[in-house]
Amino acid sequence: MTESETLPRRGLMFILSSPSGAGKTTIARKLLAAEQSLAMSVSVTTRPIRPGETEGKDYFFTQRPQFDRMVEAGDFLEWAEVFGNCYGTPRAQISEGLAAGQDYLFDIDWQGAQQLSQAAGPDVVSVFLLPPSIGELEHRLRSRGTDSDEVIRGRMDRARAEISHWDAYDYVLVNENVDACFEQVRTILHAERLKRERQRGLIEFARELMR
Ligand SMILES: Nc1ncnc2c1ncn2[C@@H]1O[C@H](COP(=O)(O)OP(=O)(O)OP(=O)(O)O)[C@@H](O)[C@H]1O
Ligand SMILES: Nc1nc2c(ncn2[C@@H]2O[C@H](COP(=O)(O)O)[C@@H](O)[C@H]2O)c(=O)[nH]1
Repeated sequence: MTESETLPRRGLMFILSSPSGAGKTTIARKLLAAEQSLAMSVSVTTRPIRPGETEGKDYFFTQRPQFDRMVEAGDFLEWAEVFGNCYGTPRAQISEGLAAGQDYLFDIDWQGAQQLSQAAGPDVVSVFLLPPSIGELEHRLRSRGTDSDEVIRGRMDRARAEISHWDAYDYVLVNENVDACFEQVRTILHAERLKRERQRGLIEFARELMR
């Protein structure tokens, strides 16, 4: 529940997806800085840690055998293989928080978005970010300076396949300008928080007013 809300409510799962390099990490960071009541869902991954990343903040880094054991034990709300590595959303941190009214932000791919929507439909709000053009997407990947030519080629090859899932999302935005896109994403979050079905005690509240 945020300061501006009157009735308590169930938390929501706010998914940001995009082809690699379209800007979801950039928008997610701004959103987390602006929204104190939003917590990042920290995924488990088998991908190696990158310079500048922190264990437990960016990801929980693990090896494939341990990841497979977690899959077997049903520890993930969703999981998927992306760019040859495994990524999963730990179930424990999310389920309790949602019931307590905590909102979570997910930076996950279309496979994870699909699984979460199927498993937890009404709690999920999904947003897909598109780049303004394929040329601009490649430019952003190159200017980020984190990947080799080969990795960038792989991300570009995959981008078209990822974009083909645009119509499975609740909202689709073109990230042309960071600030404008951030404001649009924030507006969606604020409106979704106010949805009738998320508010607890609304029926009783309205009945009381009508008495
Ligand atoms: N609207 C924008 N205009 C120009 N540059 C942008 C914009 N949004 C993001 N960028 C830049 O593009 C690069 C890629 O952005 P970012 O890392 O947020 O992408 P991503 O979708 O999270 O990628 P990945 O899936 O690989 O983690 C970064 O250098 C970022 O600063
Ligand atoms: N289905 C899931 N996808 C995830 C998860 N965590 C991250 N991701 C996606 O993986 C790619 C690559 O991420 P990177 O940090 O290695 O560049 C990106 O599309 C993420 O959105 C997850 O738990 N489940």
